[in-house]
Amino acid sequence: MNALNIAVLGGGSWGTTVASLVARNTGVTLWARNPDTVEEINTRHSNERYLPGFRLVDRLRATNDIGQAVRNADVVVMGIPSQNFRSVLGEVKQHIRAWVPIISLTKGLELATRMRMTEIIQQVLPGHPVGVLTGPNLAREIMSGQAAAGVIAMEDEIIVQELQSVFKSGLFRVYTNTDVIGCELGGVLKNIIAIAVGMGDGQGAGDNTRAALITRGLSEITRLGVAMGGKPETFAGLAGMGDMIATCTSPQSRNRHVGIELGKGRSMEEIIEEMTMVAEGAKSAPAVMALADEHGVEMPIASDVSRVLAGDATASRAFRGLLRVEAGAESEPG
Ligand SMILES: NC(=O)C1=CN([C@@H]2O[C@H](COP(=O)(O)OP(=O)(O)OC[C@H]3O[C@@H](n4cnc5c(N)ncnc54)[C@H](OP(=O)(O)O)[C@@H]3O)[C@@H](O)[C@H]2O)C=CC1
Ligand SMILES: O=C(CO)COP(=O)(O)O
Repeated sequence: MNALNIAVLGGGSWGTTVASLVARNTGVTLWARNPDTVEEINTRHSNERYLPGFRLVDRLRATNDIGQAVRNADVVVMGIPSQNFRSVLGEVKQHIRAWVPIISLTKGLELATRMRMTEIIQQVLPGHPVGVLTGPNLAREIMSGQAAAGVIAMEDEIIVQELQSVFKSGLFRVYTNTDVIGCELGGVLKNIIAIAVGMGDGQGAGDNTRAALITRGLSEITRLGVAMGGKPETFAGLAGMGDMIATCTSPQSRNRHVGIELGKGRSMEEIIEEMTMVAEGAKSAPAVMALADEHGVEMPIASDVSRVLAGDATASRAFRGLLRVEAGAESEPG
């Protein structure tokens, strides 16, 4: 048993799942802004809004007081959606001790600045070691005890090994990686490809089409990820290909769900209205396209998805373009 105190911030599906995993290994306090969520976790050991039907580990404790969660924490884990991440970090700043590592679970970019979450952490809380926990990790599958593997990425090889044991459990294997940029971008960028695959599935596309989109999608997210400083091999690993496969094929994926509904001809307003959970790809797409532009990287699939999300093209029209008739060499974009 590890003696560290961990604060997990964010009482949604993934924050609650990760807190539940960590509670098997060491002390953890889950902070949620919603007092009803806190009460439910502490008294009924459930979070029905985000993880319906699942029982949480009994010793998991939640609080509504961010200071209480963060003040004595040896590690802070951020399970807050990307567009709210900075504001919560501002509250963390008032309570966190010096040099406490901060791990992001978030798979999005800040729209206004196009920054990755670990960049925001370094800006708001300079000096704290930063990292990400990522990979093909659909929350409900992990709650139901199905085997899975993730990656914890930090630059410091010693700290990353210490934190590996905070998150791993019998059925959740955690690998280490020092490529923070690549691991973080793998999680962000695959969401847009999952929307593309969903758009196809919503229109009845076949398995060959899905495989082509996933493969070409992986090649375009790798191009951008490498241009931004990630390592090519990271995109062939759990944080890249692994998460692409899970998100692009699972009925549990919120991003794929958005794509499916777009493929059926529904509008973004209607789709978002009905969703209680976040679909990061829909939020981050304009930032991804701006980064692709800045780095001179062609991303035909992401670009078509982005136009549909912005209401500038219909899914059926864009989808015909997603797998272009005019194809060049496999090593080239397009
Ligand atoms: N779910 C999954 O399977 C996985 C998700 N992720 C990533 O984890 C991140 C979090 O996603 P997930 O937990 O699934 O999202 P959910 O939509 O399930 O939950 C979002 C949570 O964030 C909270 N929240 C939103 N804004 C704020 C804020 N300003 N202050 C405090 N809390 C806030 C919500 O609180 P409230 O209930 O009060 O609205 C809710 O608890 C995303 O970036 C996602 O991509 C990564 C791997 C797997
Ligand atoms: O990142 C995820 C699985 O690894 C979750 O994907 P969605 O946000 O699309 O549900």
